[in-house]
Amino acid sequence: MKLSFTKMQGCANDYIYLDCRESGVPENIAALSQDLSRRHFSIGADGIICICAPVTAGADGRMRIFNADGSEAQMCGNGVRCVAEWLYTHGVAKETLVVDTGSGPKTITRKGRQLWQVEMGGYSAMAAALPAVNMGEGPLVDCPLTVEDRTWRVTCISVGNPHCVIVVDDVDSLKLEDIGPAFEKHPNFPERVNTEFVQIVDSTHLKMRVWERGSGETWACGTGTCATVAALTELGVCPAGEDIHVQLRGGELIIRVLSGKKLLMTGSAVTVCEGVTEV
Ligand SMILES: N[C@@H](CCC[C@H](N)C(=O)O)C(=O)O
Repeated sequence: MKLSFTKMQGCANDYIYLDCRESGVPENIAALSQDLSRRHFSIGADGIICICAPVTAGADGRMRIFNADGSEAQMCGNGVRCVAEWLYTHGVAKETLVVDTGSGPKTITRKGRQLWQVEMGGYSAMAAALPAVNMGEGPLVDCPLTVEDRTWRVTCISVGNPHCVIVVDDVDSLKLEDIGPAFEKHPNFPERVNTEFVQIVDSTHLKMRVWERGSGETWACGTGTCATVAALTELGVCPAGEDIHVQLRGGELIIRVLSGKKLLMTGSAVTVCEGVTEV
């Protein structure tokens, strides 16, 4: 069977986008994501994002995100900007769009060519929001977490999906493939967790790497970048109400914490190619 797709990336966090507005999400989507995400052997991506018909009145579309291991996540920050760009270039020529996600509708505003700003909604550091267990009710800010034989100081943040943020001296020297899986599958996170390692350059500039639940190291994570800035705001490092510039392996995202602990994210959304593959 032939399958049409669009490959898009936001800060090099790349997904295969499928137009499922009329057809619905393929029944074998988990297997499809595992198969098509394989680098070197297939299209290669961090997963699949299905663009579906909206469920909320007035929304322009809905996204469902499947990681490279086939698991479904609630939300993808880099993906939601790409969905806005895809809708914009496929007939929904509005400067502000609303996209339904697994963590509620998000409003996305076009700020320039291939540049979008997302109202990400609020964050929470409470254990029940992630969920996290064996760590108390929270807020889970600067808590000890023993992973294999080392104890780290972690701040746990939900932005719809779960994140564990760790401040380190030097992100480049970390061997994420060695330490990432043990965080992801730590028993304190029954639904697994995304893990962000962040180096503080100064109070408004950060450098971050991420080990994503279900996809391994990716070159950027939008929700992870939001969670990182939220964590560093809770830790008193980053000021709320100011733009925080976060350097990722694949580019820069700008995050601002607004009043009410709400997050605003600005970043690129780029179409790589459109194609047809045999599945
Ligand atoms: N890369 C994404 C997040 C994708 C989902 C994540 N791996 C999860 O399982 O929660 C982003 O840009 O936010």
